[in-house]
Amino acid sequence: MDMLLELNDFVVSRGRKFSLSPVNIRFNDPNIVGLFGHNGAGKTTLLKALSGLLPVQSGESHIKDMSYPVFLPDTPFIYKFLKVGSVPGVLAKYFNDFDADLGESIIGDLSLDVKKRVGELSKGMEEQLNLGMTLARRSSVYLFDEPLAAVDPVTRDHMLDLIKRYKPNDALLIISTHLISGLESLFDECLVLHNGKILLRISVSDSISNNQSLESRIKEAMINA
Ligand SMILES: Nc1ncnc2c1ncn2[C@@H]1O[C@H](COP(=O)(O)OP(=O)(O)OP(=O)(O)O)[C@@H](O)[C@H]1O
Repeated sequence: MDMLLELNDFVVSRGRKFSLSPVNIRFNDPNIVGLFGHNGAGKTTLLKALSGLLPVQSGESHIKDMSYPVFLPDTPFIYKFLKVGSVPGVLAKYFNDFDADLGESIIGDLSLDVKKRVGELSKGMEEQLNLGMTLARRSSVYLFDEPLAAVDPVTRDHMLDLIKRYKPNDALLIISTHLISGLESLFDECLVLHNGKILLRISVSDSISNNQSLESRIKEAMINA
C-alpha cells in the first residue's frame, strides 16, 4: 500500500508556551483514525498545521499524490445566508476538489429543504450539512476537528452513517474527538496526543484481540502521561 500521509520531524508552535514535539508518523492504510488527548494536547494545532492553516516551524508533511488534505473545522464554515440548494454550486467555486453532483446527492440523502437558508437549519442539521459537504470534496486525506462534539446521540449516529457511507475507500480520515464509548466500531486505529507528543498509537483490532477495551487503553495512556 502506498503512503497516504507522512510527517517527518513536524514541529508547530503556538506562541512560546506550546509546541508539538517533532512528530514522526506514517499512515499507509486508508483507515479511520481517532485522535485523542486532553484539552490543550495539540489536536487542533496538528490538524490545522497539516491543512496549511498554521505555519510549520520545521520538518515536513507529505501527502499521497501531493493532494491537499480536506479539513473540517470545529465550527460550521458554510455561510448561513446561503440557501441550502445553492451550497454545492458555491463550494464548487471555492474548492477545486469539490464534487457538486455528490454534494447535491448528499443534501438529498440528508432530506434537507433546499429552499431554507443554512442559518434556518437546526444546529444538528447544520452540522450534518457541513460534514456532508466536506465529504463531497475529493482528497486522499481528510482531517475532522471534533465533528461530533455538540450534537445529540441521534444526530451523532446520522453523522457516523454519513462518514461511513461517503468517506472514499482509498482515503485516510483522522478525527479528533473526546468521545470513545460508542465509537469503537468507527475507528481502525487511535492516537493519543499529550503535551504535543504522540503517546500511543494502537490498532483497534489488536486491542480487541488482546481483550482490552479501547476506552481503557486510551484513558490509561492519558492518566499515566
Ligand atoms: N490562537 C492561539 N494562540 C496561542 N496559543 C494557542 C492558540 N490556540 C491554542 N493555543 C494553545 O496551543 C495549545 C494546543 O491547543 P489545541 O487547541 O491544539 O489543543 P486541543 O488538543 O485541540 O484542545 P481541545 O481538546 O481543548 O480542543 C494549548 O496550549 C493552547 O493554549
